[in-house]
Amino acid sequence: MDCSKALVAPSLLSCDFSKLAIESNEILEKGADWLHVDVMDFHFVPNLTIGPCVVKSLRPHTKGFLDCHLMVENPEKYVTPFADAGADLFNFHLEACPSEESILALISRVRKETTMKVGITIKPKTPASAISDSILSAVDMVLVMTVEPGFGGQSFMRDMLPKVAKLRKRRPDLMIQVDGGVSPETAYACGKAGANVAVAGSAVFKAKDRKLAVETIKKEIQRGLDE
Ligand SMILES: O=C(CO)[C@@H](O)[C@H](O)COP(=O)(O)O
Ligand SMILES: [Fe+2]
Repeated sequence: MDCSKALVAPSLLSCDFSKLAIESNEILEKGADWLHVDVMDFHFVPNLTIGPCVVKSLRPHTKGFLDCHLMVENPEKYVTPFADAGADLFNFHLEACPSEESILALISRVRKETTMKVGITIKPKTPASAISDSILSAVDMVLVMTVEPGFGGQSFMRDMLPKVAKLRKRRPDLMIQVDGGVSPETAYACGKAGANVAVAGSAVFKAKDRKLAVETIKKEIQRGLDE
């Protein structure tokens, strides 16, 4: 995974679920790199969305990289269901785990039992320092939330960017994703801080010109990365 290259992962949470496969492939044709799947269990966050059965039914209809963001309690219970469903990235929240040991054990298990990439996510109130060096060297990606998880369409929290910069300094070779309120206006600052993967839901799916929205977000992230 090349972290010097900007990627855009549209969040399917903002698409029309009745046309999930069509919307997914259309957005890939318009330049999206990954498909971001927001999994919420009504316990870790106050919302209920997509589960593994939806990922399983989408899988045969798209070649897109399914970036699964698990906002769930007990993420260890989801490893086999998501692997069997054909997820490409298993990204879980640090706050959903009781200890550093349990996080390292879960990462090892995903690697041993599945072919999925693995990521760790932190909520706005969690400092970058909560991700230990051992965790940081074990994952393929870190996601720094730029809104409180639970819903699309919220305002970008610019004060999360110093966390991105700290993580980028600690691991220059790591994929760093930002998620929440990312748009053509906020993407440059994300790239400048060191994030190379931008999740964008409403800024892409609610745009009049989705292709332009994807292209602009990608261009702005890349401009920030290259400076
Ligand atoms: O994980 C989440 C929300 O919890 C996100 O992936 C959002 O769905 C992004 O939506 P926008 O903020 O870009 O509209
Ligand atoms: Fe997300």
